[in-house]
Amino acid sequence: MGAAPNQETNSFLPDKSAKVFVAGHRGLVGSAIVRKLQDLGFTNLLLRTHADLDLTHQSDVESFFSTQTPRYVILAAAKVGGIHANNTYPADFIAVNLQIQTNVIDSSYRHGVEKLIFLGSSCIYPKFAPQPIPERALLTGPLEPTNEWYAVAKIAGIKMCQAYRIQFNWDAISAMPTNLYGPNDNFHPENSHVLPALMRRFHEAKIKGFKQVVVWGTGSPLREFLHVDDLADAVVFLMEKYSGLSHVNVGSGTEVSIKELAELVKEVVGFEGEVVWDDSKPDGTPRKLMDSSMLQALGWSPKISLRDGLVGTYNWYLEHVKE
Ligand SMILES: NC(=O)C1=CN([C@@H]2O[C@H](COP(=O)(O)OP(=O)(O)OC[C@H]3O[C@@H](n4cnc5c(N)ncnc54)[C@H](OP(=O)(O)O)[C@@H]3O)[C@@H](O)[C@H]2O)C=CC1
Ligand SMILES: C[C@H]1O[C@H](OP(=O)(O)OP(=O)(O)OC[C@H]2O[C@@H](n3cnc4c(=O)[nH]c(N)nc43)[C@H](O)[C@@H]2O)[C@@H](O)[C@@H](O)C1=O
Repeated sequence: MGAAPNQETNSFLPDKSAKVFVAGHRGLVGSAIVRKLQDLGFTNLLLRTHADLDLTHQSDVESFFSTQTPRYVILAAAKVGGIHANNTYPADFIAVNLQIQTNVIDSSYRHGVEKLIFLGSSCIYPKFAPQPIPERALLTGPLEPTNEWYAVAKIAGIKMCQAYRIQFNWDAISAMPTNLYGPNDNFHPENSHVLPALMRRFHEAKIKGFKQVVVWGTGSPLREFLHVDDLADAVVFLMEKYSGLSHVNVGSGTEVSIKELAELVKEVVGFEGEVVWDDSKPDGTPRKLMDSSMLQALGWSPKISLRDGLVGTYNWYLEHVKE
């Protein structure tokens, strides 16, 4: 589709004093990107909390861009949640995400941002997409109902980046990460994603001496997990190397069943009781392994195995999450 995937951009990495706005810098993804940029020596990161700048408020976003004039934008602010949150708050998931991304993308373009990366999600693809899912599977079939509202907003974000590239020749790209985990994840008991939810549930069961832990669904769905530090590395890589029209999948290439994940988290946490399945809860999409060969062909690959990533995340949880 459109521009060649290996088209080189103006270099992002050389100017470490460039103003980079990382939207959503306190979240799972935004905080990992900030760590990565700081490790690389970036000295001029623009960071605003949700309380400082509500990105759903167009006039505030406009005023921020006109006064701060960032050169680069990494858009990692969004309304995010797991299967239950997506299913329970469809209006929030579509409206907040459309507002944030529309405001940030449009203001970025009009205030001279040189390059923007928008983060979507693997849920943009049809529920029964071919596996592994290539970028071209977008808009080829019906979405998974538990997260179609969020997915529609994310698809609109991809299309907005493409439209601005086509009409204005503006360098907006999109990355589609698979299911992520790591430090600063959301460990809410109901609204989080499966991995932090299970880490917390197994941990609490271990501390409280429970005999059983309940896990949602049948355990049969397959998911692909990527450590957020790998994702942050991929985002910086794409900022440096990629300026194409197509969105780019970012996955680890390996998938596990939710049953296998539960056993692995149980082992890492050290819970010795039984796992009980609550099949009144939705399974969601049966499988969503992404085809990340486009990114690999550009020269990027992940480094952190699921087991190592889980151990590191559990250590982080023990140090940072208060009971
Ligand atoms: N987590 C995952 O498994 C995956 C995430 N992604 C994508 O990565 C991106 C980041 O997700 P993730 O880091 O997990 O999400 P988090 O919920 O951890 O972080 C989102 C961030 O956005 C901020 N934010 C939300 N609403 C607003 C607002 N109205 N104004 C300003 N800031 C706001 C939040 O601040 P506050 O908390 O104060 O509201 C928070 O810092 C999203 O685009 C998501 O779709 C893609 C695939 C998988
Ligand atoms: C990243 C991605 O995240 C969401 O999609 P999802 O992949 O279905 O994410 P999930 O992590 O919430 O669930 C994965 C699987 O795990 C099972 N499961 C078991 N026990 C718990 C549990 O305790 N919590 C949760 N959340 N799930 C559980 C659950 O039933 C499901 O089968 C989308 O909202 C979508 O918007 C999106 O982009």
